[in-house]
Amino acid sequence: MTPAPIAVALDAPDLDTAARWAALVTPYVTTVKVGLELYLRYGPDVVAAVRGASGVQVFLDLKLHDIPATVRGAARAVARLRPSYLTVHAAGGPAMVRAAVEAAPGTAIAAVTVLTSLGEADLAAIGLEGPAPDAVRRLAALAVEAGARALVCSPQEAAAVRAEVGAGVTLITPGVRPAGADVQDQARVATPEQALAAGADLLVIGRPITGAPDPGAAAAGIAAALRRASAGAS
Ligand SMILES: O=C(O)c1cc(=O)[nH]c(=O)n1[C@@H]1O[C@H](COP(=O)(O)O)[C@@H](O)[C@H]1O
Repeated sequence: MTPAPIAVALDAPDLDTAARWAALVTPYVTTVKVGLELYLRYGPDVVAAVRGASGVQVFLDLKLHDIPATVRGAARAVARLRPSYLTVHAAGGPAMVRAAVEAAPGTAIAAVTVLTSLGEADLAAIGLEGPAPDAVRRLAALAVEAGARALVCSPQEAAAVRAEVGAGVTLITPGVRPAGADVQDQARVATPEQALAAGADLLVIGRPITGAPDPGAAAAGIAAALRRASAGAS
């Protein structure tokens, strides 16, 4: 069966757990995501550990955000690990996004627009006035103009972002929760089926899978639901 377009967020406190989750979910998903906790604890070794022998795509989520020269150096430092995706914050500005793009030519730079944990009140508090989709669309356009090949936004903005940037850009959506699941610290959420229907190319899903008693079965269940949704839509 073709693996589903899901990146499982391996937000584990230790390498053994992350590698175990990766092995359990890789039959069902295209991608696993290594984030700050694992990378800061274990460094580059974690990428090989979760990649294993399966050849699953690795998404390195370091959310780089600094001056262009510093981001260029950081992106160059991890480019040799050949991640499929590397995140930077679009709010770092066009020169910073471009520096990452130039430093890691074999990797799709994924620009994070507005974190899915932020609701409207948080956006106002940090000075991003206006509805979330406006800020997301503006940051998306800036990042694509600077060479980003992928964008991270919530499923709630995916359709608006697609309309803004067109078909050639990979839309990645965290903030995905199966119907009835606890939203935890996420604010702008939708179900996997809604994310797909809104035009997302890759769904980032962590705790609804890794927090399940059997992460492999949870990944298989969401993958099957997505297959049914695509079959129903075509
Ligand atoms: O860049 C990301 O992956 C990301 C961006 C964003 O706006 N929101 C967001 O939740 N993420 C990541 O997506 C994952 C979501 O995990 P769960 O909330 O457990 O499904 C976490 O690893 C976050 O770091």
